[in-house]
Amino acid sequence: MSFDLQDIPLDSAASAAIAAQGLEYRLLDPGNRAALAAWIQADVRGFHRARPRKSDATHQLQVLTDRRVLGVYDPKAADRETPVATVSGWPAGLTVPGGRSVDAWAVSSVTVSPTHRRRGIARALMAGSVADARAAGAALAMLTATEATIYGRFGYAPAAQAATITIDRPRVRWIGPAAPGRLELVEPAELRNDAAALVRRAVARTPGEIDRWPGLLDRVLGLIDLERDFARATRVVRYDDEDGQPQGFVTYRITRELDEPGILDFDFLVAATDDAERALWRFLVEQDFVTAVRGRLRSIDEPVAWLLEDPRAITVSDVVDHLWVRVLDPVAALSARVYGATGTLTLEIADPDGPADGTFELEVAGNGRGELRRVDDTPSAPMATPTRAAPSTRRSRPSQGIRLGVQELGAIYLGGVRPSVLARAGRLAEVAPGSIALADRMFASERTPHLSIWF
Ligand SMILES: CC(=O)SCCNC(=O)CCNC(=O)[C@H](O)C(C)(C)COP(=O)(O)OP(=O)(O)OC[C@H]1O[C@@H](n2cnc3c(N)ncnc32)[C@H](O)[C@@H]1OP(=O)(O)O
Repeated sequence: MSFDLQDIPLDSAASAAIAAQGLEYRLLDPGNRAALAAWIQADVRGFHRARPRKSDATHQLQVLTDRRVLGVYDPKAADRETPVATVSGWPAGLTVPGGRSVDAWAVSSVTVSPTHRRRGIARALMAGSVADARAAGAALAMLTATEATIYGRFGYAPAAQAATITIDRPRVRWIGPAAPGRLELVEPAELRNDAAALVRRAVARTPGEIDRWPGLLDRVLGLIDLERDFARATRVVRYDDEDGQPQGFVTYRITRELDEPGILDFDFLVAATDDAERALWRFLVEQDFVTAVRGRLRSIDEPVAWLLEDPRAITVSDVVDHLWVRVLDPVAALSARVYGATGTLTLEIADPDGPADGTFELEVAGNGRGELRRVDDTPSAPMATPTRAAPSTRRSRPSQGIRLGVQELGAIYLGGVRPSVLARAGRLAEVAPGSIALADRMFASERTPHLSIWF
């Protein structure tokens, strides 16, 4: 997707819904630093965060220049320059099973001031962001959520989970193979050039990972403000293969009291190969003078349990819905991924008044590539406010097929949830015996989907 994000017209339905409240929906000009700075203040306030340091605000201003930034303004407010609601969006690739990247629209910074909540502003912003995503040609919209109760009503579903993994360091005995390369402790700034390429390769290996935006690595590596405690504590180790080529890195910090062993926290383990992944895990879990090793936003399917003699040394906690997906264009979304089994499956998708509504046929050939085509003659419906999926009343087709809502489609899309689980929950039905079992096999992903960042 390459176009000027400013060229997308402001969604008229969202504008009208906001105007009906006596408020104004505005697209911010990336050159207007004062307006963006006020928007940032509203954004952090909306998330109950402290006012940003100057270095963070400057960094955020830079990040926002590549995004579509929208605000809602109250002409009656004492401070009319600070928005009462915020949202931002930008095009980003999402890795799907098989390693391709699908054009997606990332939605972030959805906040409504505590003084203006529960009068439909977020609903209008969500409809506006879907309109933006469709105008940008995105196959789906995606987000990470503060609360799991908000986005289902807008057609989003959790598609990739994440968890905190804590390892009891004294119980660690490594039984995995030794990696053939070597580890190198490097200063964060030294890694800046290699990091972006390594991250791109790591993202392409895992369904659920999204393209990183310019600036994210600077934040992760602590390069925004070198004097900050976070930056001073951040250490980086890189894994190079036998030929001396960098294949991964991990950033970590050890927190400890005087004379006490510490806790190692890592939040960015990037591995472009399995050797790199194992070597970096080994480095982390074999640290001396450390009682625990803790990684947040890790996969729920980490191989580390099979690399330690005592799998009970590992505690998996805080398993959360992490990546939420809202399918907008089923043909583009489902034709991008690779499937676990061949077959032909009809999908009757209920997306009342939404763009994904209709009947489609998914055909998967021997190479796992899938092709989806619409088999009804429903014109692409204009986006209205989506609601929870309702059971379809369409006549069932004789072939193998399933009936599901757009939320359920989002849930199974990356292979993180089996259709049969949704069927047991009464949220998905088969049109002929055996269809759910076929859907389970077809939607399976070789690798469990996982997203390792917030956005
Ligand atoms: C992708 C992201 O950015 S995630 C970040 C989300 N933002 C935050 O958590 C910041 C703090 N919270 C907020 O700023 C606001 O409360 C928001 C953005 C979550 C909601 O804004 P509002 O303008 O109050 O929401 P709005 O009035 O449009 O409500 C729309 C619907 O969502 C529901 N809803 C809104 N907030 C919540 C919530 N926190 N939990 C459950 N339901 C909610 C409303 O009840 C309403 O339901 P219904 O119309 O289907 O009956």
